[in-house]
Amino acid sequence: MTSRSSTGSRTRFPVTIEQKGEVVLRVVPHLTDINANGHIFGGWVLSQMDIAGGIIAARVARGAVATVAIESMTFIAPILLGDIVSVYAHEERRGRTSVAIRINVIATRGVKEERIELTSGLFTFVALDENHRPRPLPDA
Ligand SMILES: CC(=O)SCCNC(=O)CCNC(=O)[C@H](O)C(C)(C)COP(=O)(O)OP(=O)(O)OC[C@H]1O[C@@H](n2cnc3c(N)ncnc32)[C@H](O)[C@@H]1OP(=O)(O)O
Repeated sequence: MTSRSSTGSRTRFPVTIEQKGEVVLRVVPHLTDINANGHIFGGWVLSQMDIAGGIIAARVARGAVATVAIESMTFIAPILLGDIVSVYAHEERRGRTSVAIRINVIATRGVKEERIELTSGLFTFVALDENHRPRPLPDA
C-alpha cells in the first residue's frame, strides 16, 4: 500500500499492520471523539498510542518515562463510531536512556468483526529521574 505524505511525495507503508506484541488497550471511541466528517480525530488515536506505548516503556524503564519523539505516521483508514480499536505494542529498540516502542493499531467493525488496519508508529520514550532528566535504563 502506498500513501501520499504531507510534502506530496509517495511513501511506502507496511501492507500488513502486525498484531505483534500484546494488546495493551482495547477502546471504543465516544461521540465526542468524532470530527465533522464522522471520523475519529487523529489526535485521539495518537493519544491512545501514547498511553499504550507509555505503559510498555514504563515497564521497561521500571519508572517514569516521557515521550521524546514520534516517527512520521500515516493514517490508512478512518475510524467510525462503533469500531473497537485495539492498540498493540512491543519493544523494538533499546538505547542507553531511551526505548523505542512499535505501536500498531487496528479496528474491528460490525457483527462480523471486520478487521481494519489503521496505523503504525514508532514512539521513543526516555526514562526520567526525579529531576525529570534522562536516566539509564535498568538491565533487561
Ligand atoms: C512538550 C510536551 O509536553 S510533549 C509531552 C510528553 N513529553 C515530554 O514532556 C518530554 C519533553 N522533553 C524532555 O523533557 C526532554 O527532551 C527529555 C528529558 C525527554 C530528553 O532530554 P534531552 O536533553 O533531549 O536528553 P538526551 O539528549 O540525553 O537524550 C535522551 C535520549 O533520548 C533520545 N532522543 C532525544 N531526542 C530524540 C529524538 N528526536 N528521536 C529519538 N530519540 C531521541 C536520545 O537518543 C537519548 O537516547 P539514548 O540515551 O538511548 O541514546
